[in-house]
Amino acid sequence: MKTFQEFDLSPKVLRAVTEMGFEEATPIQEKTIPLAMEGRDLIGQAQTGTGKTAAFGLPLVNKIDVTENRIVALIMCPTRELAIQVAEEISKLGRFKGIRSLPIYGGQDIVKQIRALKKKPQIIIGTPGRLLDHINRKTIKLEDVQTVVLDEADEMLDMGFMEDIQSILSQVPEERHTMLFSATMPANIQKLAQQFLRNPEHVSVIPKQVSAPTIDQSYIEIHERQKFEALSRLIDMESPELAIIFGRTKRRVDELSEALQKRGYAAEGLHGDLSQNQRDSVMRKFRDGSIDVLVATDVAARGLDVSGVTHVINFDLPQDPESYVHRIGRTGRAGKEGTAWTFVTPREVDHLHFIEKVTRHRIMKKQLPSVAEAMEGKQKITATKLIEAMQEETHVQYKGVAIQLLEQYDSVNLLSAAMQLLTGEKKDVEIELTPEDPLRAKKRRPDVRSQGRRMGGGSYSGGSAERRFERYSKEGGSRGPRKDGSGSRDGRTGSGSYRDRSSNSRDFDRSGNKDRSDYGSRDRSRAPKRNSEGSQDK
Ligand SMILES: Nc1ncnc2c1ncn2[C@@H]1O[C@H](COP(=O)(O)OP(=O)(O)OP(=O)(O)O)[C@@H](O)[C@H]1O
Ligand SMILES: [Mg+2]
Repeated sequence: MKTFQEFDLSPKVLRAVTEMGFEEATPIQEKTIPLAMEGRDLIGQAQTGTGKTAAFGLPLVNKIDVTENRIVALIMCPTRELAIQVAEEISKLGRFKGIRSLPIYGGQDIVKQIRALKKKPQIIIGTPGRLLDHINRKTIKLEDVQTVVLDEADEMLDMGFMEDIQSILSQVPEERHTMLFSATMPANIQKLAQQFLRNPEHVSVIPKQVSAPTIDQSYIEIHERQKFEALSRLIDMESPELAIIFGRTKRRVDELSEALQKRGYAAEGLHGDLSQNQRDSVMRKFRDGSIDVLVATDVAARGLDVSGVTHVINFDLPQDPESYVHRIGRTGRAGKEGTAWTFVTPREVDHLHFIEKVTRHRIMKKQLPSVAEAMEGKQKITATKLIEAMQEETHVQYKGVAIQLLEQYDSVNLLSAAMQLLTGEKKDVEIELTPEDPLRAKKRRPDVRSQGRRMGGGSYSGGSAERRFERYSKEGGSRGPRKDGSGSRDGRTGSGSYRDRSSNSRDFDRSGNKDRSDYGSRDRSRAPKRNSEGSQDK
C-alpha cells in the first residue's frame, strides 16, 4: 500500500488528506491517482466504499490553479444527495489550497445557485438535468472545462441520462481529460466510454466478488405480509447503530417509515417525491444520528457515505444485481464491517439466486428470528449498555436513591424494571402495509462459467457474459422503463401531475433522485426515454 506522500501531490493537498485521516491509499487510489495525474482518460471500477471519490478528487484539486476564475472541472453524479456529498469531499480535499467548488442540483433555488456561480467556482459538481438548465440559461459555461468525471457512470446511463450527458459534453472542449467511476460496469457502459473517452485505461480492482468483502450478507425467505413483523424483530435483535432500509416504491417507503414511527423507532423516509428541503432534512438527521433508521428507495442506493451505517435491509428485493451491490454497499465502507439482510418472497427466490450468481457471492439463508430471539437480542444489548454505564462510574448521583430502593424492593424486580425502561419497549401497534407484487422470476440464467466478468470483474469489454447480462436485464425489465416511468416526463416540466400520479404508483423511485423537478420550460423531447426517476433530477 502506498502512502499519499508517494504521489506527487502538493503540500496543501497532502495536508488536507492527512486532516481527513487518510493514511494509506486504497487500491483504486493507488492505481488511478498516478494515471489521472498524467492526464490519462480512465474507467475506474472498485468495490463500494473504497475511496473512488478521492481517487478522482485528489488529482483534480491538485491540478487546478487556485488563481483560476473559470469552471475548469465538471463532476456529474446521478442524484442530488450524491452531488452534495461529493462536493463536500472535494471541498475538504481542496480546503488548504483554497479551491472553490459548487454543487448544482435540482430542487434547489436556481437564483441562489446563480448567485453562488458568480463567486467563480473552479469545480462544479452537478446532476445532469440542472446542469443543462444552467447551460441553457447561459449561467454555466463549460468552454474552459479541462476535466470531466462521471461518478456512478453506469447509473446515469441506466437512468436515461445519456442524451443529457451528450448535450452537456458537447459544450466541453474535446481536448479534455475524462474519467468514469463506479463499482459496477455493465456492458452498456462501453457505449458511453467509446463516445466520451479517448483511449481510456481500464482500472479495475474488483477482486473476485463485486460486493465489498466486509459485508455479511444473509436473506430470509418470507411472505409479503410477514415482512413488517420480521423487520421489527430484526431491528430489535440486531440493534443497528444506523440502518438503511430499502423499499421498492415511494409508497412503500412512506408506509414503512410511518409504520416504524408508530412502533416507536426513530425512522424517516427518503424518496424523490419529497421536497428538496425534506430530503436535506432527512439526510441531515440521519448523518447526525437524530434518526437511526433511514427508509429509502433506490435514490439512496448509490454512492452515499454515512459513517455508522451498520446495517442495510432490503425490505423488498432489488430489481437488478447492480442495485443489490450498491444498496448493500452503503454499509461495510472504508474497511468497516457491515451486515446486509434481504427479504425474499417465495416467488422471488430465483431472482435472488440470480443476484447471487452475478455478484459471485453466496447470500446465506437464515431463519426469521423468533419473538424470543428478538427479545433476547434486545435484552443482551441493554445488559451490555448497562454494564458499560456502570463501569464508567458517572452514576454517583444515583447511588443514594439506588440504596434506598434496594432496601425497599426486591433487587431482581428492580433491575428487571430498569432494564425494561432502558430497552424502550416498542409500542405494539397493528401495522398493515399495502402489498407489493413480487419481482417477476427470471427465466434466463446466467452462464455460470463466465459469470466473473458479468459485473465487470476486471473487464467490461463486452464479452458474451456481459451481453447476456444486458439482454437478461432488458427482458427482466430492470433496464427497461422503470415501473414509474409514466410520470417521469411530467416531473421534468415541474407540473404537479407527476407527483399526483406517481405517489401511489409502483414507482421505482429513481425518479426523485434525478433532479428534474424544476425543469421549467426545458425541451421535453430531451427527457430520458427510459425512466422514471430520470425524470426529476437535474
Ligand atoms: N485512503 C483512505 N483512507 C481512509 N479512508 C478513506 C480513504 N479514501 C477514502 N476514504 C473514506 O472512505 C469512505 C468511502 O469513500 P467513497 O465514498 O469515496 O467510496 P466509493 O468507492 O466512492 O463508494 P461507492 O461505490 O459506494 O460510491 C469515505 O468516508 C472516505 O472519506
Ligand atoms: Mg462513490
